[in-house]
Amino acid sequence: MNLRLSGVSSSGDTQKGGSENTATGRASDTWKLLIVDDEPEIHTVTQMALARFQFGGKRLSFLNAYSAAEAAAMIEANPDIAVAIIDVVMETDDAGLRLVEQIRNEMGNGNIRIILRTGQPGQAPERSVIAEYDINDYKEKTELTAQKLFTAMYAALRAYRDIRALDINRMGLKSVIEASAAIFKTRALSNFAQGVLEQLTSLLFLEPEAVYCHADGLAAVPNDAKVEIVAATGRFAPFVGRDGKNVLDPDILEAIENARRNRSHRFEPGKIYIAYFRTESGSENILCVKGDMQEQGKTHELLDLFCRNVSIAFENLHLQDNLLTEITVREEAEKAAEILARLPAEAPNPVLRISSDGVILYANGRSSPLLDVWGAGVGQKIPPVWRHRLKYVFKSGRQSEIEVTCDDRIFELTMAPVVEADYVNIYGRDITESKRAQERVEYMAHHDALTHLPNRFYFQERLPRELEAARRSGKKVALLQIDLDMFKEVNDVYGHDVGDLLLKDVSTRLKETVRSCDTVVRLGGDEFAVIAPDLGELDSAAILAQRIVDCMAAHFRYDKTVLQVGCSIGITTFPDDSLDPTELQKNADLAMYQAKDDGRNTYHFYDAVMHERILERRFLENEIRHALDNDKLDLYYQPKISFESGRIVGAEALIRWHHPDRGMIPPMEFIPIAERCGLISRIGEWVLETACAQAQRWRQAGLGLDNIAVNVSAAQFRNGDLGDIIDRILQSTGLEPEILELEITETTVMQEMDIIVEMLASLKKLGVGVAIDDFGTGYSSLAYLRRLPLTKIKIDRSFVTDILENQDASVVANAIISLGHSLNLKLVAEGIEKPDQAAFLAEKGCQEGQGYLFGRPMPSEDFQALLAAGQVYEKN
Ligand SMILES: Nc1nc2c(ncn2[C@@H]2O[C@@H]3COP(=O)(O)O[C@H]4[C@@H](O)[C@H](n5cnc6c(=O)[nH]c(N)nc65)O[C@@H]4COP(=O)(O)O[C@H]3[C@H]2O)c(=O)[nH]1
Repeated sequence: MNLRLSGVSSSGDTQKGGSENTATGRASDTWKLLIVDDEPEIHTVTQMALARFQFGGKRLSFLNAYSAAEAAAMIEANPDIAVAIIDVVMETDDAGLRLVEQIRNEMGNGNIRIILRTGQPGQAPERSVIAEYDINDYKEKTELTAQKLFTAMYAALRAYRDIRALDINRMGLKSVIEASAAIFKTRALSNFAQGVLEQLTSLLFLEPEAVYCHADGLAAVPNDAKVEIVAATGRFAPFVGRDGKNVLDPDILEAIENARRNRSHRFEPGKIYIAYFRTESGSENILCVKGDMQEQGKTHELLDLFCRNVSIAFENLHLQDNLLTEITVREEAEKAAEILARLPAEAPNPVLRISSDGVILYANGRSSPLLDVWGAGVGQKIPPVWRHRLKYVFKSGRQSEIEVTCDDRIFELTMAPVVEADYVNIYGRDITESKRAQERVEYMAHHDALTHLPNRFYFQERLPRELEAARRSGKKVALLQIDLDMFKEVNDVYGHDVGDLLLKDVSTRLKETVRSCDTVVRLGGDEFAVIAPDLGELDSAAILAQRIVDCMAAHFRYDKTVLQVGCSIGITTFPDDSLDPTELQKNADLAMYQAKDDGRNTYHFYDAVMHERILERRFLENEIRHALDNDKLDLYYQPKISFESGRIVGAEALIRWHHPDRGMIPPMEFIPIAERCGLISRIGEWVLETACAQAQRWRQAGLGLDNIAVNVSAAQFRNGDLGDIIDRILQSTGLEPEILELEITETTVMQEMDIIVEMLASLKKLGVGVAIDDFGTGYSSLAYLRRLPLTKIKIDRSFVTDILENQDASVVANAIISLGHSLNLKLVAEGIEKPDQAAFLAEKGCQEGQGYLFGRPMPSEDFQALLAAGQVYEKN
């Protein structure tokens, strides 16, 4: 017979090898039997013999494999095969035995029961092999009678069932052990119940698919309450924790609902068993097991017991959980209350409670400074002024802050009224450090770091306040702006350290000199200001200013250094000069400027005329600067003639400024302004350079100019670099030094005697000539002339003009000429307009003359023409 089965069923239907034949239901309804044999007839015979076989209410389902390899794959795919009947001789003589070895050792399947079959007795395995590989039975093919197969199958399946039961028990016990570790946790109870369920179903030979559910029977609509799956086995296991209504089979759900409705166990014959238990608290507990339990009264009892016990355990656990939670919450609350109660006592700051009528109800340890201030303790009343303040806070119902100084500490108190409890809580904060830091920052922002006097920022805040106060009181305020006269020089000569000391001492003197109500500020550099409020008459401001001038005039001594600085003060008054603080500051500045013009070391009141003049001067300063920058200045030349020859022997260079709008601006008007604003050095350098270059050009042109005179201001001497400048110019122009003559006024010499003596000496070394201009106007002792390295004296125009009409003038002119002769200095007379004047001077021994008579100052081209003409002035 060459029939090969392709499958098997419990009723004998066959299925293709490698898969299971389940014609009547799922695998769990049958015992799986694997037939392994290379002879297809054996498969057919075996299946026919066992077609009606049943064990434990279940029939067989057949799987067919025709080689050892095929069988191995099938066992791998179906771990729940209960029995395998294996032919020993297949691909090889011992293929069956190798398969057994593979099943047990490689696959680790110890559950499957094995019945070996062989064609001949000689192929039987040895006893040791039967024992080692746990082979259930060994039959020769001739023994394959239905009777013998039945017996072998019964024995094999019983063994398989026991082994499986043990297996499941093992798993159940494992769950029990795991669960016991955490039995007091709801999830652990679920595990525990699951373990018990698995054991129960296994021990009672029920299907391993059971569900234990829990529902809240007291829910508003009990039937709508969740039916929570607490424990489940088999295919329901993944549903633990979920609502059974959503995941269970409809037939199971229906059975559960029936049980709940009737509040009793339900038994659906042959199908489902429901154990129902309702606890006293109303929770419903349902155990649902599938399987045929018609005959098993004991089983029902066990399941009921399980349901009841787990329900009670479950409920107890919940109660315990609740209790534990309650206890924990209470303990936590008590702990928190205790901590809270200690909080104010342990707080690092004052905490107090005061009743609305001012009695101290509570005060922590840190409150003692406050209690000291109040002179009261707990149970006593705070002072009336504080009671009043507290009452106000209480009435407002709003939190309020107040600062209190207790000894040397500053507290910020937050007063928080609790109106319903009739008291006010006070929370203090020691803000001493932050307050001091804040004060320090404020102080630094408003004070000068060197002198510690208030600074300009402070001044700008303070002045408007003083003015406002004066406006209300109807008094005057004087604003004095003070500028040190020689501060720059002190700094330059003695260095900044001495400069700093001087500023500090000036500050001290100022503070000592003013009234206590006056404010002294340092505006910056060597500028100070005094705000003097409450002034009666302007005299008071003048008196104050004079006191300051006097105190500054006194010497400052630093070791061996003695300094005399002096100051210039500008004064303006509110409300006379202005009501506006900014304008007053400008006024004081202008007045101070004027005081400096007045010769320094004095004070000057602001007035409107002065204001105009200063504005004009500032305008001109800008214009001069512009003219210089844009090459708009010009040099004119006025001839000097020799009385001896009547020829032009020299020229005086005189600056000219043609202003585009104002026309010609005389040097006497703009030179002093240029001197004040510091532009004179640049102008002087330009004049020197232009004049020397021009003179050299004329000389190189053979025009015979022996002398070019240039006016030099005191400021140019003061700068100290005049010698270098002249040297450079002579070098660059190539003019011989002897040709250049510097003219210095007598007044300049008198002002800067020491500097000029020194400077002239070095200039003389260069070979440059020096003439003293406007001689005779200074009324100074003629003796100083001896000290000066002069080359020429210029007789001032005022004497020349009157020389014929005024006896005094001719006497002075005569005296100057004799002095010049005795000092061996050349003499030149300026301002000669008339021939008689020239004749007189020439006759008295004056060598040279200059004046309109010989030529006015003129542009270079005109002068050049004059020179070229070689004009000779005839003597009378
Ligand atoms: N009435 C009359 N006046 C005569 C006669 N002869 C000359 N003058 C004028 O007398 C002034 C002579 O110059 P100074 O005494 O040096 O006096 C000069 C000098 O001190 C100063 N100055 C002129 N140019 C410069 C310069 O480049 N640098 C400096 N530092 N000062 C200058 O300006 C002053 C005035 O200069 P200027 O207006 O050019 O006036 C010149 C000139 O025009 C005359 O016969 N009659």
